[in-house]
Amino acid sequence: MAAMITVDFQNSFIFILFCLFSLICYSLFFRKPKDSRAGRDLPPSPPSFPVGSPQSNNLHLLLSALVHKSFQKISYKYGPLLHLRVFHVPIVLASSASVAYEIFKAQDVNVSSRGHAPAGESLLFGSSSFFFAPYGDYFKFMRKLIATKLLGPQALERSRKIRADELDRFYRNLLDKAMKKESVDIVEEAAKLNNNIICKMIMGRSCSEDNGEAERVRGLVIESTALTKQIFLGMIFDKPLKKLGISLFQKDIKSVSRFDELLEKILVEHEERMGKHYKANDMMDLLLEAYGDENAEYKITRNHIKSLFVDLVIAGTDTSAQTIEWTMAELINNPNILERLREEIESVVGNTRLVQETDLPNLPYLQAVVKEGLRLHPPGAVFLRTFQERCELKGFYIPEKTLLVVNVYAIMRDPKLWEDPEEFKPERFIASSRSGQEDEIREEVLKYMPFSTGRRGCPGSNLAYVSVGTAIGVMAQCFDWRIKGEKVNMNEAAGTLVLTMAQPLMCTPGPRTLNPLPSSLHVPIS
Ligand code: HEM
Repeated sequence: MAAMITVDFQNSFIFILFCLFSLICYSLFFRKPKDSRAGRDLPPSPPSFPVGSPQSNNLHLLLSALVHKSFQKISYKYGPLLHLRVFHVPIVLASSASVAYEIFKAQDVNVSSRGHAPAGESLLFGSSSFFFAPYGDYFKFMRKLIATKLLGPQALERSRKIRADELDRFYRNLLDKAMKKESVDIVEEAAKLNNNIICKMIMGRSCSEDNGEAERVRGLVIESTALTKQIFLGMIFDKPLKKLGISLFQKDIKSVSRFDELLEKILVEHEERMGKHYKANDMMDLLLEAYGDENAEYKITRNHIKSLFVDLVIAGTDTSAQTIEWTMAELINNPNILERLREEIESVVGNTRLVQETDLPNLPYLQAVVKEGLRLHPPGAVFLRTFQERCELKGFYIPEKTLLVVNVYAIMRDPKLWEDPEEFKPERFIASSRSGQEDEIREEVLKYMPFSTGRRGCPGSNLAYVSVGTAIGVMAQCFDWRIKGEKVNMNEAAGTLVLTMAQPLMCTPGPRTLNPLPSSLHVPIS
């Protein structure tokens, strides 16, 4: 008997718990958010699940393997400005240049926050993160510092030698593989190149392979990048899940908090050097100067410095590496384009030295190849922001705290704006072949935005263009590339936020007979 009562009690207890849990879920996920739209319409919505219910749910779109493609499909079918709802979260999906233009023309400040940092106090995606900083004093201070001192034109000129040395190292490594007839994992080599460049620009020359710091950072970046899909979901569901006591990735974040230990060591080393009449020459020095400046417009903390380091390495490494991989894949699949590129390089640079940054303005076809690679394969296929305040967009009402998803991938393949949008045609970016009127249509200026736009657009675009441009230039100039099979498989990997190839590009370099560039022939790169 006693046993039976216990069982009954347990059952009712479970039942009550179940009811409570359902109630909480209902209020968190299914409660209709308050809005005061006073008769104004939300943008149109595609059919949702459960069909026709007031709590319509487009969750399946977010959970699909290729989110940008699912979004692209529904925008073709239902229009370029859509209102979606995932549980209680309202989302506006923008999929055309003209909608993006309307948003960034009138609402740039309003959409200049990404929403709540999903990872508490962690250096990675936590409250000190620049990437997640709301549009406010800290963001403005740091953004100015980045645009002027860290990644601005003068800073890039000062750090040119770092990139030239790394490009040379990249070339020699490929030459070594070519001599041994070994195959190369392009994205891995490209990621090493970009990781070394960014680490050295931030930490200075002391960050060498000898003490293994760049390697350690690379390992941490790989672990962190694996979390990006969770961040995407975290940005949307973080608050309600936290209320339910569920953390999407707290454990993983802890495991990458080893960044903190490494960065503290590097900070202390820089501080010690600064005492001895040291002149600031890398980003860490400049950030420490701002940290120590009593009169600075904003008082940054050590955590801000460390978080910015993490943001820059994560934002700059894989994006550039994936661009190099996708663009090389397109060149291998389009031998005529590769040939035309080589002709340009040969006529401008010759075959006795490597392509270098200062050649880029004289290599318009190389620039067009990189731009076209980014158009078809933007590493950030979609980007997310939040409407801080309610507003009107194209005559529709947008409630405050609506999440904005801009589908850059769909915009840059829009058949209304791009001829043969699925084809790799760098010529489209050569000025003389354009009608000359396209860019005059203001609503179309945002048809090309691999680096996003507005106040939160990418501050690393100039660095990315030179790093990617010179890497592609050297790979085309110095090697023939052999793959297994006829064509590179251009499928996209599922479940990643940075657009990634489903099968990494593996190919074997062969030194080009016309211009083998033995290292003795190198003209020193200044
Ligand atoms: C091909 C390479 C790259 C691509 C395609 C790319 C793309 C983007 C995009 C689309 C955004 C903005 C997302 C939004 O609007 O919400 C962004 C932001 C950002 N990127 Fe890049 N990026 C690249 C390389 C770099 C590099 C090399 C760095 C620096 C080392 C960098 C640093 C950043 C930072 C710090 C942000 C955040 C800006 C802010 O919140 O104000 N990126 N990037």
